Amino acid sequence: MASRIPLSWRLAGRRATSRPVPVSASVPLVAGRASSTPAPLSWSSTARTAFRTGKQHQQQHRFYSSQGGSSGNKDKVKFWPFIAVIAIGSAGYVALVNRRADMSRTTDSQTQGQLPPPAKSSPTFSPSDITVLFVLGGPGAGKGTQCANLVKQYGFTHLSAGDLLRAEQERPGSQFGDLIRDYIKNGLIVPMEVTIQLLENAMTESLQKNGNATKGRFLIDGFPRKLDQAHKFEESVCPAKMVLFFDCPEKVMEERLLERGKTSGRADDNAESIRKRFRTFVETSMPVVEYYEKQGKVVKIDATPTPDKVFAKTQTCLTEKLGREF
Ligand SMILES: Nc1ncnc2c1ncn2[C@@H]1O[C@H](COP(=O)(O)OP(=O)(O)OP(=O)(O)O)[C@@H](O)[C@H]1O
Ligand SMILES: O=c1ccn([C@@H]2O[C@H](COP(=O)(O)O)[C@@H](O)[C@H]2O)c(=O)[nH]1
Repeated sequence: MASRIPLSWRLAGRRATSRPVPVSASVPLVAGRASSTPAPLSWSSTARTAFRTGKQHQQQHRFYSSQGGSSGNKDKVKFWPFIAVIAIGSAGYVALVNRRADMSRTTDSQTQGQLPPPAKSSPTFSPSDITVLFVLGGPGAGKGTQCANLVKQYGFTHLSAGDLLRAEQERPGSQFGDLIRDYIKNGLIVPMEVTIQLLENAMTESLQKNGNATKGRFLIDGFPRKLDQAHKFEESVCPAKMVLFFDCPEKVMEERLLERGKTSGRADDNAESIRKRFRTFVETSMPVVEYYEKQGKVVKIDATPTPDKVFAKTQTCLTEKLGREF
């Protein structure tokens, strides 16, 4: 718990630059990767540097190209002052451009409430150290139910993206609480930086609890729900080994969710939110399943039978895909 970096520090680029941050505390425990993994806090500063360098490069190109063909003057006495004027002029111009770039970044973040994108170039965890299985399916397909069975039977660590978001929503002092509440109620996908950071924090915490020697085996439930999340998670946290996809007709899922809504207390287990969630699932999340299907990573399971039957089928499929030792 102590080494978990508060979400607000790690995600908010502007705040992050002005707060003392225990960078070392955010380094995950996975052997062989810890020292080289940049703390997510540095994402914003790295992004900023890259942004600056890119701009600078662009502007310098523009400047030089506009000088083409102007070196016909053969008078050596006037040559050095000419170079000096160009040098001073370009330095001033570049400084001005950089300052504007910084200003526009700040203004965008403030006015649009956007989070700076993570700019890590390698994943925090290696698939040779940990195993990640994504668990997908429509709302109410039974992902959580089957994950609970898999935990009991095989000792996976179960991380539900939805549960993590709901916990963050309720966390006193969270700067994302209202945003998450709003997105969940409307069945929309919370900006990926928030969800990915919550997942990475939870994975780090779980590995710390279990000790370095334990291989982490994670069921990531209800994530990724959008292609950009899939790409970013695999690029910055860990590539997934496979995807369990629980397939279920909307009619069945709707009945289950309305039934669950009688006692769940969830703000999105009602007819209107359910309709919106189905729409998001079809339009935004199914492309993720198709993306992994093309990679041969998906195991599709009919989720309409009883939970026991679905679990039996899940076990058979997992064994076929991963062998007896998964
Ligand atoms: N195979 C099944 N047959 C009948 N009911 C089921 C089955 N699997 C799960 N349920 C019930 O349906 C409801 C939804 O299940 P569950 O919470 O596991 O779905 P989920 O896919 O995780 O949903 P969400 O995406 O909304 O979190 C629960 O009340 C659960 O008890
Ligand atoms: O990656 C994710 C996962 C979930 N959400 C939001 O949470 C709700 C509820 O998710 P469940 O998996 O059904 O518990 C979902 O409808 C999304 O609004 C998300 O944004 N990103």
